[in-house]
Amino acid sequence: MIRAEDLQVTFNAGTVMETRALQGLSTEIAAGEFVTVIGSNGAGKSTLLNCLTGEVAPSAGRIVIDGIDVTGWAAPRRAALVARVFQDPLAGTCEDLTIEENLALAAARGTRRGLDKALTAARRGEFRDRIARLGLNLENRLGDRMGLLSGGQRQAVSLVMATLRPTKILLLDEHTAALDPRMQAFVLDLTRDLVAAEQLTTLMVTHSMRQALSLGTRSLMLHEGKVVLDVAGEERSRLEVGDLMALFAQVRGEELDSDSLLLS
Ligand SMILES: Nc1ncnc2c1ncn2[C@@H]1O[C@H](COP(=O)(O)OP(=O)(O)OP(=O)(O)O)[C@@H](O)[C@H]1O
Repeated sequence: MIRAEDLQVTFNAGTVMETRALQGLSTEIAAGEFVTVIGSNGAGKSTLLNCLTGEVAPSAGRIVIDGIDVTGWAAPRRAALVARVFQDPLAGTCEDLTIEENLALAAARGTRRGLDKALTAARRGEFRDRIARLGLNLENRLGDRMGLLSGGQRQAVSLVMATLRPTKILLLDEHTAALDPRMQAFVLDLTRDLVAAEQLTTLMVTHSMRQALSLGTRSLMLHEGKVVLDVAGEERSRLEVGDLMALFAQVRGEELDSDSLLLS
C-alpha cells in the first residue's frame, strides 16, 4: 500500500526559477494495484515517482508504504521496497558492464553484497533462467556488454532487473516511450505478466492515453502537481481514448483537436 499525503515539492524556492512541482498531491494506492498515471508536460508525474523513491524530498506531506512512514528515508534505504524502470534504456543499467553483471548489481540492490558475492554459480543459473523466459535469445549472451543490446532488449532486461529481488512497488516512467511499436507491445506484455506474477503495486507513467486505459485497473491524471482525475472499475472501463483526451484538454483549458486524437 502507498499513501501520499498532501505532498508539496518546490524547486528553486524563493528564486525567479521557482517551480511548484507538487502542490498538495494526495492519493492512496492499495497493495497489488496497477495504476497508470497521465498528465501534460510538467504536471509532476516524475516528481511524484522521485518522491516515492526518495530522490526528491517533499517540503511538506508524508509518504507511507505498508503503514510505515518512509518520508525521511533516503533513496538507498527505500531501494529494497521500490524498483524503477526509466524511459531511457540507458538510464537504469550500466552499458559498460555485461548483462550478467547488471543483473548481479540488481540482485544486490538494497543489500551490502558486492558484485563478486552476487555472482555465484547459483545466481548465474537463476539469471540465465529469468533471461531465457523473455524469449529474446539473450540467455547465451549474458557475457555481452549491456551497451550492445537494442533499446527494447535493454528495457526487457531492466524489467527483469527491477523484479529480481523481492520488491513491493514498481515504478515505470514512460518505460516504452523510446521503443518501436513492436518492442513497445512486447515490453508492455512483459510488464503485465511480471506485475501479475509478483503482485506488485505499480505506477506506470505514460503519455499514451491508449496505454493508460488498457493497462492496469485505475488511472490518475495529474495537473499542476495535483490529482485531478482518479478513475477505476466500471467508470474506467466505459472510458474511451477520446473521452480521456477530452478530459485532458478540459483540465488544460484547451479545445480538443482531431490531431491530438490521432497522436494518442
Ligand atoms: N530537479 C529539478 N529542478 C528544477 N525543476 C524541476 C526539477 N525536476 C522537475 N522540475 C520541474 O518541476 C515541474 C514538474 O516536473 P516533472 O518532471 O515532475 O513533470 P512531468 O509530469 O514528469 O513532465 P514530463 O511529462 O514532461 O516528463 C516541471 O516544471 C519541471 O521543470
